[in-house]
Amino acid sequence: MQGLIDPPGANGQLLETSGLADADQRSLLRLTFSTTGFTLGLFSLLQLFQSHYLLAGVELLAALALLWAARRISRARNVVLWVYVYLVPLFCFLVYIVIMPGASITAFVWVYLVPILSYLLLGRRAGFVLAVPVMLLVTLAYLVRYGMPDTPLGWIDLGNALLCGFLVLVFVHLYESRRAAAQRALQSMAETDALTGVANRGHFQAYLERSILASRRTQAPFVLVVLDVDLFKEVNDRWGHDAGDAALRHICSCLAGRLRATDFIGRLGGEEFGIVLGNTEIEAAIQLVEGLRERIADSYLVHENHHIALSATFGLAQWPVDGDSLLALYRAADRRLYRGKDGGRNQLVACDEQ
Ligand SMILES: Nc1nc2c(ncn2[C@@H]2O[C@H](COP(=O)(O)OP(=O)(O)OP(=O)(O)O)[C@@H](O)[C@H]2O)c(=O)[nH]1
Repeated sequence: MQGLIDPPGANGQLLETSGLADADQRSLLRLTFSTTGFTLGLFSLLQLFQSHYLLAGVELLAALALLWAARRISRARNVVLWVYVYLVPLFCFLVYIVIMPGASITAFVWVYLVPILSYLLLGRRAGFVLAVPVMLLVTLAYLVRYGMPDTPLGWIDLGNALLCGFLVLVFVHLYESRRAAAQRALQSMAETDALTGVANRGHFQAYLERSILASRRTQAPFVLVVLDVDLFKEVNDRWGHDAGDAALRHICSCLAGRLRATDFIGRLGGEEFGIVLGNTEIEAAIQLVEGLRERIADSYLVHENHHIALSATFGLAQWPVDGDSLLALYRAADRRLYRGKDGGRNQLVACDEQ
């Protein structure tokens, strides 16, 4: 057996995946706010030269607010709310600059930012829901402002503006769909043990950390189970490495077939697995794990016409009785697992020797 209680630092990058995504989102927003802030600042100067003092003042205020927001976003609580507070006034402003008196006919090109920003900051579904009505609204505003074209060239101008907007929307939608699917696939690969398909060590530790935090809030007990396949080296030595691999998959299917939706399995390394039994008292956990032990011991692995007998030893630790931290729980479960091994294997141990 290898050590079960290595600190989780080696898998730090996997410990809080949502935390990483959150940091990415904040840094993206910081960039977006500061870029828009500087651009609006420049526009406010242009308006000043055109003697549009009111507009220049509004743009300058908005630019300052955006630069302030760029500094604050890393500490903001509700990031999604900040996104809407940024996008909705910005899009209203884009509608306004299309219809305002004296507006340039080319102001319509700003509309192409609508799908790009919506999808970038909100993702595919919410981005679509926001971008499409805004683009339709700007188109309507444009038609009200300039009327229907009455020359062939006018129709070409309108066609250019509308078709280009439509294509930007379609391409952004396709890009974001593929990017999101690729991110999901990458995340799943980073979190899954390739051989058995259960969570890998980093993902399991992250789950355990989250379970501890949740239980500290709700006081719902849970049980950590650490199991180690017995005499696994003999399986490899006698039947070959392929049989060993098949045995690990077989153990996982025995576990998965019996566990509940609220339980979580991970491979800790080699022939060792961890299970978090959510919302469970130790008595119920003992019953469940005894069932798992019997299931593994009673079912043979059939590999290349050989019937290979397997068994596993289990160590259990309950939050918060046996420890409040990941390390304390691992230590308790690990200690008991070793006692089970010393005591003859194929058994579960749920408490320390008195
Ligand atoms: N086939 C296969 N073998 C593995 C894998 N990972 C680790 N092993 C083997 O698992 C074996 C573990 O052996 P030991 O740590 O001595 O433990 P054991 O034979 O199960 O003995 P006890 O734990 O005391 O019951 C080693 O021979 C490793 O090479 C794997 O992914 N596939």
